[in-house]
Amino acid sequence: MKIEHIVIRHLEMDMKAPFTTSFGTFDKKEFLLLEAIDADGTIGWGESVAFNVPFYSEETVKTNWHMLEDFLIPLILHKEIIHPSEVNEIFSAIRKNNMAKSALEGAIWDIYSQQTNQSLAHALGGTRKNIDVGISIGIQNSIEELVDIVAGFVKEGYKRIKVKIKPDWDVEVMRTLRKTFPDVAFMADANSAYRLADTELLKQLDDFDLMMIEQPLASDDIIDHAQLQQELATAICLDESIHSLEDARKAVELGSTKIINIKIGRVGGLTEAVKIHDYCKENNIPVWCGGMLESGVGRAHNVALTTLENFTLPGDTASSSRYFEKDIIEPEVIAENGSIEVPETAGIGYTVNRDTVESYTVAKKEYK
Ligand SMILES: O=C(O)CCC(=O)C1=CC=C[C@@H](O)[C@@H]1C(=O)O
Ligand SMILES: [Mg+2]
Repeated sequence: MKIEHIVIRHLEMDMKAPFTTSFGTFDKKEFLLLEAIDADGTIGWGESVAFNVPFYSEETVKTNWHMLEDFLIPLILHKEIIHPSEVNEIFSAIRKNNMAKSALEGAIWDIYSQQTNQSLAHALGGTRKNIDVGISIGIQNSIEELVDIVAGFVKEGYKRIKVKIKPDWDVEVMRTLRKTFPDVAFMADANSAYRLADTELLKQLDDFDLMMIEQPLASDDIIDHAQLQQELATAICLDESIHSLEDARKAVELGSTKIINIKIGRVGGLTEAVKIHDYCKENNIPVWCGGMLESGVGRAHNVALTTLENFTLPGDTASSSRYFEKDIIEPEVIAENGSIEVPETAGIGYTVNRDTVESYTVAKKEYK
């Protein structure tokens, strides 16, 4: 293929309710949507998961636009590409900026799977027809409100409930949830809100039979996490600390993590995500697909990745309606009883609604 035309769009989508983590609150979703067009007219879609603020990672909507326009798009336009796995290699001289890289690589995977007449899931080596999903719940104003929200999602059938925690919103919260819902699969995500000095506090979470605790310590750490894991009965799952296969290997070898949350954007794209999946499979480390409040395009990519064999734990890819009144794809992603049916049509398997995209677009630029 030869990509001859790329469109970057900056979208803003209203969220149904604010989403709060230990690092801040999102009340609208801003992101870059990428459209790549091949010489034969095939169109591929990619989404950058970078937020408008650098709280989860250092990347933002604006830094992504800069990286794409000034460095990444020029490396791709008008070049012959046989297989999307080459894109990683082409980008290798550019350090980090994984979410920007991933958005463009994802669009190229979409084009490739359409041209080879297979679903993106199949192109990635996935086999599942349905994927299990859980849901992620932000920090609330009161434990009572959280209990009500959890009850609603349990009723909807989500396969596990992830609860955001932070200092003073942790042990009592999990104690109440476990008491109220004795049989629900719970996990906690701290988004790096603790330090090794908090080990005694974190050990109290062992009482609540959690599936895992996600990223309790610093976002760039794999050393202290190894020490903490020795003290905890609950499995640690790394999110923010893993940007590549090499990071995954080092964290697993050190004993810093027993489970890995794979986010396509954080690791620089689908090719690297599959490599991490394969390494974890060989080393008996279960993985699951994390979420970044994606619109339908990002969700579609997550669904496809999750069809790989070692995605044995429910991911964060909930229904489109979890955050948005109207998604940009048709049909929307729908989780029924905690399960999403994987589309079998070629490419990402969902159609992008251009009118809806237009209504959320606040800036747009074309590159030829
Ligand atoms: O529903 C989703 O898309 C997942 C939401 C979620 O848990 C997260 C979204 C964005 C940043 C983080 O707070 C985070 C996570 O750390 O996994
Ligand atoms: Mg997380």
